[in-house]
Amino acid sequence: MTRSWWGWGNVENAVTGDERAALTKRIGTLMPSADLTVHEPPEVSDLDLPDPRVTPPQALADLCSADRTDRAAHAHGKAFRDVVRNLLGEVRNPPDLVVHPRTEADVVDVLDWATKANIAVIPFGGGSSVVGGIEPRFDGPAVSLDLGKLDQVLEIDRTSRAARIQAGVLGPALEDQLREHDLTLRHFPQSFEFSSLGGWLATRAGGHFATLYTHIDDLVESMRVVTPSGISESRRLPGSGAGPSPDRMFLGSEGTLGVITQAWMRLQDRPKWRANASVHFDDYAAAVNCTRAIAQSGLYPTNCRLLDPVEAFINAGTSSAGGVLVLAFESADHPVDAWLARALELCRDHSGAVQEQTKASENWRSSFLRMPYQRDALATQSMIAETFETACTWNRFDELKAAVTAAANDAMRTVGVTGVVTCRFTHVYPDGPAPYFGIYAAGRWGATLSQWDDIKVAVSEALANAGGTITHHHAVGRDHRPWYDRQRPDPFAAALRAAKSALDPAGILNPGVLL
Ligand SMILES: Cc1cc2nc3c(=O)[nH]c(=O)nc-3n(C[C@H](O)[C@H](O)[C@H](O)COP(=O)(O)OP(=O)(O)OC[C@H]3O[C@@H](n4cnc5c(N)ncnc54)[C@H](O)[C@@H]3O)c2cc1C
Repeated sequence: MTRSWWGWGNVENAVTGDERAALTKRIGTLMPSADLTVHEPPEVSDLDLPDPRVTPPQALADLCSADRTDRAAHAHGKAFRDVVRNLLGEVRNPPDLVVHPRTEADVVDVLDWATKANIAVIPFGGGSSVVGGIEPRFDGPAVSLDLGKLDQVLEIDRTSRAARIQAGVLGPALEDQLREHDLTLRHFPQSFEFSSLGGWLATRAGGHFATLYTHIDDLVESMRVVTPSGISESRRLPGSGAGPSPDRMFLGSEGTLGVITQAWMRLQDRPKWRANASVHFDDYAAAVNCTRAIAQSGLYPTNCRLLDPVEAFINAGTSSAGGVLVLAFESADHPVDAWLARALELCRDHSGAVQEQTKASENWRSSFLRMPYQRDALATQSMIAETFETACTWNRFDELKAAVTAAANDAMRTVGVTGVVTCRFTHVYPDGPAPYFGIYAAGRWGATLSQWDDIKVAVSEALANAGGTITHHHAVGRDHRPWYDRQRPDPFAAALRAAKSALDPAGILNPGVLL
């Protein structure tokens, strides 16, 4: 398999042939005026990349690559705006070098060199950031520190059900190593295949399960982090009340405070029992109330994904006036039919129609995995296809959804595109949902980047004003800074700045992110 330098995943898995034709037909039906001409990506040899401005010391030369494809592939993350810039050949500020450390000692040496030479270092796991988190969006030299060679499960503690794992391992290689022990981390973000443990920890990633243990925050027992001021390693503990948590400081630090090299992670037994169903609603408000009732019931489904009617139509191929709730339960220990039965009782109480023979759940799963590839195919056809996400308390949700949808529709009108807004819940908590919005609009080739940027500003303002967070699990990066800066309390911002100057006095680590 060959990793795509410009888009999601492997070149061999890109959308082509019948799948491309079917996608084009579906979009053409929804948006008859769309110009869906395919624009092929440029070759790396066609890109006008600036020459590297730095030369590594002899001792690190072996780890460093100035290869054009390597630099281009580390220049942007994998958001729609990254993919579009790549398609347009706009790779203006790639890292000067890509550094591939083989050991933690290499990481220490790279940080020492970069601190002395005043070179920015951007930690890079899988490069799946969708918030400009790995992009050298500043003047001055930068290296991308690709941790991909640190990819081993080093130790398993079967008794405590935990493992010491190197941070650069990508999802599939991690699960392969744990499967031999009949264990799993059970953390499955949509980007699972091409994102790393270190990236998950650094961005506080959310897995695709809807409740309980799905956030990486809850799965970490201790972390080892190389900072320019020394190595920080927390004690392995199942819980601790000893002051503020060192792990909590590094979780979500997005490469600004240190490089996570390994972590002890809490594991789970592999699930054996599963039950699922989907439920159709005629009325979206009833569907939301039902989802809230389930979230507050103590049943804790593994999947509890409410798709609004547009989302259900576009991504699950199902028509339903009030939306579809995809429900699932699983356990490694006991059958879960009783839990599903009780959840379905709640659905019926809220006028939901349970679909016994439905394919919505399966359709949803397969389209979930193909979505990033399809997003890229649409980007080559002048479509704007991007998502954004938030979380809010239940009492604010109706207003937030209405405000965001209105802002998106207004912004689409202003930038002159026709499109739709979709919404699903990725996670549900007893006190609120995490709504995940999608925008699909017919843009104009060459203009989709600025069109999307305008829409993104409008919806981010709406989210912030409606009391949501600027991100529930996609992180802050560079793109969410204006709203993050408004959202965080000032004394906290001051404390974060102080932590940064203590750990990274030269300010070389991922400048522009978070601070
Ligand atoms: C199609 C698609 C689907 C996605 N689905 C989800 C999802 O379901 N849930 C979710 O939470 N996110 C999702 N994301 C966002 C992204 O995958 C996550 O933010 C992920 O955690 C990033 O991991 P990564 O290894 O790719 O990190 P990178 O993109 O390489 O880096 C992300 C940030 O973490 C820092 N970083 C990376 N490794 C380290 C390290 N070892 N030490 C210190 N800092 C480090 C980087 O400097 C950067 O700031 C998705 C993205 C895409 C493109």
